[in-house]
Amino acid sequence: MTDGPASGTDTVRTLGEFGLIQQVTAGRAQPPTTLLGPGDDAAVVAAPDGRVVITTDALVEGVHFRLDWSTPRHVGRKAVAVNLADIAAMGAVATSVVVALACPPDTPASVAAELMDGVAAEAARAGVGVVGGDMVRAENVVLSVTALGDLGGRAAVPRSGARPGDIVAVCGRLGWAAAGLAVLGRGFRSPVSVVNAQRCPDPPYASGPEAARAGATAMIDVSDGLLADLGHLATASDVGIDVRTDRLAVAERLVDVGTALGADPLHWVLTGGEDHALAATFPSFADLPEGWVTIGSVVLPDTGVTVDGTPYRRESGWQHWS
Ligand SMILES: Nc1ncnc2c1ncn2[C@@H]1O[C@H](COP(=O)(O)OP(=O)(O)OP(=O)(O)O)[C@@H](O)[C@H]1O
Ligand SMILES: Cc1ncc(C[n+]2csc(CCOP(=O)(O)O)c2C)c(N)n1
Ligand SMILES: [Mg+2]
Ligand SMILES: [Mg+2]
Ligand SMILES: [Mg+2]
Repeated sequence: MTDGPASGTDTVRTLGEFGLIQQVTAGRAQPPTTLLGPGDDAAVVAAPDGRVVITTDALVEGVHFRLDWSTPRHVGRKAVAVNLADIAAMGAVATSVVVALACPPDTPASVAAELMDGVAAEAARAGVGVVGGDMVRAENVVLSVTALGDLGGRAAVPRSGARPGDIVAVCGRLGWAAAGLAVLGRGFRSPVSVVNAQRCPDPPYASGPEAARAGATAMIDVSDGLLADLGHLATASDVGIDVRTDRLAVAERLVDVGTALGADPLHWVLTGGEDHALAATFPSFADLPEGWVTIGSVVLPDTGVTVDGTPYRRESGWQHWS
């Protein structure tokens, strides 16, 4: 083990745990909320609002990403983005993350560094500090992120606040990551727009707090699929939701990819996860902030989630272990 600078042939084993930590933490900027950053037993962060929003999601090689489909930088960015989307879905602004990286001993040190560069890049894009982490050996690459956020004096927007008569709206893309997954799964690498959407989402972080300020009654990010995640919201709120397909714009690019692969692009829009759009309910159409599009309505609980008034006949989204 050495603690010196990494060379092109270094693996995480030859560079060593502390050499790697030194490499990925050196010179990283921190926002003002970071009172004590990486290097001690734990970090210390300010909680300006007096409350802390906290969430965690892990990405596992072979389950959430493949390193022959995505660059390590994409994977690092995605690990942060999926967590920042959960903070946004509460109506909060993310402030800091901690990141655990697990990888096999023969992982090139450059791959580990690129994974953590992606983490740092997505965090920096959102003004979020990487305030600590962990490095451990494992059979596969795993990135486990915990994110903290700040509500800025507002109430959190829970999944449970939707009421019959509310409208349902979304902000952000739907179906793109699923189209990318279908493309990659068939061995193709283009069109790059959908492939890149699968490699790393672009969640509308600022739209979560904007929705909260506009009076959103319930909110969730779309990680598993629109119908599946609206199902979580409907269950938590004890309501039904009807989605109108004439309100869901299916992008021309998704239509083209669907035609090329013999797949239904509307199914990707309705059930594809991993774009991390935000879905929320609002008391009226007049409340919708910029970027939000009405896609349906909240109804009485007896019907669950329906599409144009009818139960959806296929799987409504991703489930681990099934
Ligand atoms: N091991 C666990 N212990 C305690 N709570 C958990 C555990 N796993 C999940 N939860 C909680 O269950 C709820 C649903 O978790 P889930 O992971 O589905 O949410 P999500 O992160 O929004 O979705 P996704 O993981 O698809 O991004 C969350 O409140 C989460 O904190
Ligand atoms: C290699 C590979 N195979 C399959 C998928 C598809 N996939 C994995 S997890 C998930 C939903 C969100 O997961 P979670 O609930 O853990 O946030 C989806 C749609 C992928 N991205 N990569
Ligand atoms: Mg989760
Ligand atoms: Mg979520
Ligand atoms: Mg999540």
